[in-house]
Amino acid sequence: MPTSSSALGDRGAPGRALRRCRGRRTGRPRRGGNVSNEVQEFDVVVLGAGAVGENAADRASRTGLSVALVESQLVGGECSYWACMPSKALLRAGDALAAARDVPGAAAAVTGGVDVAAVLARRDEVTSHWDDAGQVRWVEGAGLTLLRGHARLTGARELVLTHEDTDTRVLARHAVVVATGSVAAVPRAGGLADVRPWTSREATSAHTVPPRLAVVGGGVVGVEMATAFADLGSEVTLLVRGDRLLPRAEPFAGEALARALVDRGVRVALRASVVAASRDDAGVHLTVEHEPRDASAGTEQLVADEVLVATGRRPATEDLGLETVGLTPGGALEVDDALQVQGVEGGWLFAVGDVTGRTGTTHQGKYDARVVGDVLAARFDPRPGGGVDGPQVPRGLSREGEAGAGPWSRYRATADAAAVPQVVFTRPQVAWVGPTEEEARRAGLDVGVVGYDLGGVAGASVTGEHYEGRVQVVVDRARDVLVGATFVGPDVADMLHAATVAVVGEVPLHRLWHAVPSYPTLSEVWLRLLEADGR
Ligand SMILES: Cc1cc2nc3c(=O)[nH]c(=O)nc-3n(C[C@H](O)[C@H](O)[C@H](O)COP(=O)(O)OP(=O)(O)OC[C@H]3O[C@@H](n4cnc5c(N)ncnc54)[C@H](O)[C@@H]3O)c2cc1C
Ligand SMILES: NC(=O)c1ccc[n+]([C@@H]2O[C@H](COP(=O)([O-])OP(=O)(O)OC[C@H]3O[C@@H](n4cnc5c(N)ncnc54)[C@H](O)[C@@H]3O)[C@@H](O)[C@H]2O)c1
Repeated sequence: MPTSSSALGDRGAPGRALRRCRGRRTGRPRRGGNVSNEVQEFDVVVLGAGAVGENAADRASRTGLSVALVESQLVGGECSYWACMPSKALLRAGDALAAARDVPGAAAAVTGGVDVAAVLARRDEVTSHWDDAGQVRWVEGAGLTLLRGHARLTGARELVLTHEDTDTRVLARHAVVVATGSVAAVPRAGGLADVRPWTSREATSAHTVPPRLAVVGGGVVGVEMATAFADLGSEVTLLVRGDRLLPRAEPFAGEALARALVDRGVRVALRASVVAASRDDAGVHLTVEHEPRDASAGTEQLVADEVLVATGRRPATEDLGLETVGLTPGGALEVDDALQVQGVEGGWLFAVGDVTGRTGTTHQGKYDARVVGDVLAARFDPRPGGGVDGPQVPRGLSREGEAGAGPWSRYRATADAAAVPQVVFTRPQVAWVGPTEEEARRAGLDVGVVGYDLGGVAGASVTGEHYEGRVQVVVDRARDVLVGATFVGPDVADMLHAATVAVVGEVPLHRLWHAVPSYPTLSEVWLRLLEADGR
């Protein structure tokens, strides 16, 4: 049975849900009316028990530091309950049906569409019914102290925790790690904020499927949710301000995805902006302006039952007391490669995850969490002499090692600039790592680009009758290494990691030529790419 364990490391998995969660991250939390005399003190205090905070806390505690993890809502954060896990659960049934339909012998067994009630029920299981009891057990099992409540800094290494109308002082002997994540950014312009729009939270936790859904934004949330709700039976209109989907990916990826969505009945309107919005009993009324270049140029009145605003996120720093330590609330917390916040004296403030604006995915945030955890565990190692490896202590961790650490050491998040993987779980899937061709050129690299039709490899013909896909790699000719790769097609999500390994390892292409892909798999495309490059 699926669980929301994506957030956790290898030390446990959360259990099944028992009751519905009432917590919602809306509105400003109240400050407590009562002040407790109690003062709690820990070596390290981590604010936010999302996937990233959990991992940072766990890692930091491994040399024996006392670590508190503070959470105002659900332990497990956005990913487990309103983001990665429920969205993937909503997408999976449509994927499985499409895969079966493309294989003669299996296709005939597919006699209907997606079973909406079963999909929503499975999503509820995956989110543990928005109950964090299992993740709490994991936190306790990891030897961390969980503090429930909303935390605000009140100065260097000190905080106030507000829980059930009571304020408690919390002190950090060595460090505070901010891992408070991000919230959906709803634009003020166009009146969208005033029509009770869905954000990703309402979309991923929906218990009914709107007959007509308008989606604003063609980024990752927009295209995944357009796919999911089209599968569930909504008539979906995707309104995109720019001229392509997934603007951070190679252009061919967004183009292939737009074609596939249109083929499945989604209306994709590019260069379309919402300029006015209202809601009444008939639904949400949107005034959409199409740029003249678009075929449907002019102004359109669109009515939908719900509108999902998927126009990006902003760091959750507004109500954190940042002003008490000389920082400006509301913005991202700028960090260096050791995840130390810039512009704060004393080396005590760190930040990881979405709140830094440096990473926007769980996996990359957890990478930064492992780095910051090791930095803290080594820098503030409480063991006499330090540096002794034990069962819980990451191998080779030492105070001296951390002090002299450089790029690609365990104490520096070097991959954030070199090799960030992203998978978009649409149909086709889109996956990429490293810079696009254009980004690599802008960075001044001597760029070579090689592409190959993924549908042309033997593994594709085994996968399905009508497999379509494409892979494109970006090569740094000066060093003869891969710096980026993009995959589009069914089942490409798990192909990405091979490219990530090649980029991080800076494997020369003449050496990569010796990495033989198995036959007949989709990975045979690696051989074809190298051949296409004249190897
Ligand atoms: C719809 C959607 C789908 C996604 N799908 C994927 C995916 O498939 N794969 C992927 O890698 N990424 C995905 N992401 C991105 C991923 O969800 C985020 O990158 C990830 O959740 C960031 O983790 P975090 O721990 O930094 O923040 P969060 O998960 O937001 O956790 C922060 C925690 O801090 C708590 N908090 C905030 N302020 C305070 C305070 N003052 N005091 C105490 N607690 C506080 C919050 O309640 C929250 O629990 C998706 C995002 C969305 C919106
Ligand atoms: N599979 C995954 O890994 C996954 C899935 C979903 C989300 N995420 C992460 O969650 C984060 C948020 O995703 P997202 O899709 O909300 O953000 P995004 O930044 O990927 O896309 C937002 C889109 O909205 C557009 N936009 C911005 N302001 C607008 C406005 N006023 N009007 C119209 N369009 C506007 C932008 O041009 C952009 O195309 C990202 O970091 C993403 O990587 C990851």
